[in-house]
Amino acid sequence: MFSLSSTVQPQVTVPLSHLINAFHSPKNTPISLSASASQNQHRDVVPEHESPGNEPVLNLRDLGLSELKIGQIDQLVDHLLPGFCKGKSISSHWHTSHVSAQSFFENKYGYLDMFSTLRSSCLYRQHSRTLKSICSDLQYWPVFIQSRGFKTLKSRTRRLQSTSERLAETQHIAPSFVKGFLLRDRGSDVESLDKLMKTKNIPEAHQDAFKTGFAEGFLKAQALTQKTNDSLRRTRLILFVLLLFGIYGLLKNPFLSVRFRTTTGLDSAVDPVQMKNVTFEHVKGVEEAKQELQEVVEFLKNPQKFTVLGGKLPKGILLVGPPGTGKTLLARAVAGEADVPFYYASGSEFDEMFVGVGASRIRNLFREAKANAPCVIFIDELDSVGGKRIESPMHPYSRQTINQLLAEMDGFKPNEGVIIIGATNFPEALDNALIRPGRFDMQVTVPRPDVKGRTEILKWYLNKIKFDQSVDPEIIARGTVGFSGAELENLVNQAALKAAVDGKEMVTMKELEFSKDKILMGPERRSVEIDNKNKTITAYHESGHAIIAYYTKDAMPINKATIMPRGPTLGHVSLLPENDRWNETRAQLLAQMDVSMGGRVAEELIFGTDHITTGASSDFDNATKIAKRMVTKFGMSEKLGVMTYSDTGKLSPETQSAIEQEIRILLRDSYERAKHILKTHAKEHKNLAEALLTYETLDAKEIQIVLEGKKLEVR
Ligand SMILES: Nc1ncnc2c1ncn2[C@@H]1O[C@H](COP(=O)(O)OP(=O)(O)OP(=O)(O)O)[C@@H](O)[C@H]1O
Ligand SMILES: [Zn+2]
Repeated sequence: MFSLSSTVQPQVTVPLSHLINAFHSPKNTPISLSASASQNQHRDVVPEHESPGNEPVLNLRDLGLSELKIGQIDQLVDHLLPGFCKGKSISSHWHTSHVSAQSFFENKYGYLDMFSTLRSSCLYRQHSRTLKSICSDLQYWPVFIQSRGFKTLKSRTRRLQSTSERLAETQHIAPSFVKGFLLRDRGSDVESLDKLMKTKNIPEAHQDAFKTGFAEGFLKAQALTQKTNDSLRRTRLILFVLLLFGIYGLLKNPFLSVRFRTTTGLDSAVDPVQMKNVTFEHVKGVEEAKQELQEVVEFLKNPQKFTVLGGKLPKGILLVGPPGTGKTLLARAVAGEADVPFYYASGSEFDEMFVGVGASRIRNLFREAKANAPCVIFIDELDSVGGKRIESPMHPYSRQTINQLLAEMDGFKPNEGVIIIGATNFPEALDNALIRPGRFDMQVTVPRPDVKGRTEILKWYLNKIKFDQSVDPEIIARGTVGFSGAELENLVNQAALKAAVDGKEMVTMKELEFSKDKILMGPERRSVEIDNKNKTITAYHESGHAIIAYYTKDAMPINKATIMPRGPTLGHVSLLPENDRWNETRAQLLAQMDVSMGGRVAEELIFGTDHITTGASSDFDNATKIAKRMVTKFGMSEKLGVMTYSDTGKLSPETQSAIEQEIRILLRDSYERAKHILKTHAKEHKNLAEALLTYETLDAKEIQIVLEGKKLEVR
């Protein structure tokens, strides 16, 4: 509340709001004091449009302030708001300003908007909260909200409209819920307070106190809200900091930074594993590889011995061989023999979708290994990380990981006690920089085991199960040419499962044969109901293969023929070389092609060309592959000579057609040879087909009996 004493008027006490109101009423509308102004009645400031005449309206004249000169207004403001910035002249609204003022209001009326005055006054700084809340309240008062309008030559002058006037405009057109929505701010509070006082019949004398109490309550509520906002802000800040720490922790988490499988198969950070329980004793059938790695074991056991002599051991050893031949096992055995930590990493695990993860994992791996030297680092599937570097804009970062690997390998001295063993099935896919001297410069081949190696591996795994004395590992080994160590382990395991399913005490040859067939020809599909017609076609088709194999000199011996659906096929003839074939002759390759043609030729001869079936598609694929390798890789074409053609797609059209021509000739000749054999042995062909229809599966001995015209014993 402010008391104003002036020469023209007795002392008048006016609420600040009225005073501010008076300063601000844009049209400086006349404000008439009610008779009892000195009773200091509270006047509700209601929007003018809603108070025709019966509401007190104040203006400077009634406050006896209209005669005030500019200087006196200054004094008044000084008095009201000590510390209000000096030197700021409040010009009269007639003062034409050529320089735009700070605010739209001042521009328009030539004097400061009271709120900015209040805000810039020391009073505001001392009681900023109270004044801020009064200002923020007042700002909601209809009279102080200015709408921005611009006068243009053409358009009608858009009068400044307070919200209340705009409200009046919308009142007639807007439905009541919109009005209620628009009134949701101060105005409705004031009305409800008035109503409250009327309904509660609060006596005049106490109304002020009531209002003060209300205002205090409101301010307290505001303070509380402020406090809540502050604590909310603090909580959000704390959460944000925690989130940052969480993200940082995750990135630092070893699970994300370096994750390699240990022998227990659990994902973990780069935890070395002691391989005490794996030695060269556990690796069978690869004696040469074991010998080559023996010296590495010596080095790891006693690196000094090598440094004294000055010799340099290879930093990197590359194990090359088909899948399942024991490369990983060998690496573990090296670490186990030397009793040093073993770090397992799979090349495919290095790279993730995030750029740079692969390189950082390699850095972590080598850092850990160097800290635990002497040790073995094993990188499986090396080709997936050390593959030929492709320069392509699509993969600008594909080289990062391999470059990091190269850098790490160059980063430590040969006799530092860290041996890196890499394994790959595709050595030709490796980047040359990886296999140059000083990196993976020692290559150890781990081939498929020969019949002797297979026998050893079979014995090793048979000793882990109960088997019948009648089991002869040698026979099984002979019948599993080309099997890898992993396949042989699987064969013994499948036989043990079969014996368990059949409720047997131990594994016999029958179970071993069964699991061998399963691996060779696919699992039996007994449930498949084949109608007789299809069975007959299959019987003659498979007999065709068997007859060609039987009567072609360089063909592989037959192992088994069956018309039991297995895997994706309705029937199958499995052949097994009498021993391991390290090289194949032209005659052997041609014989394989002829055997493949036997199925289709049999269908054509027996059922006619209109009834040949699709069943021969995989046979033709096989024959075509052999013919293509003969022409493009093995130099077995008279016309094209010994030149090899690795990527036929990049050849000239003439060369390509010449290659196709040669392949076509080989296949045609093979077809004719097969036809000739089946025509010659039509009787045997028929007997064998009927035997298959009767017995479903015949082994090599039984096939021989049938083709010799003898009677099979009833099973
Ligand atoms: N020569 C072997 N002697 C004994 N067991 C073997 C031999 N080769 C393979 N195995 C068995 O097969 C399993 C798989 O072999 P391993 O993983 O070492 O082969 P790999 O060559 O590393 O295969 P890949 O190239 O697919 O990684 C071994 O755990 C082991 O049980
Ligand atoms: Zn076939």
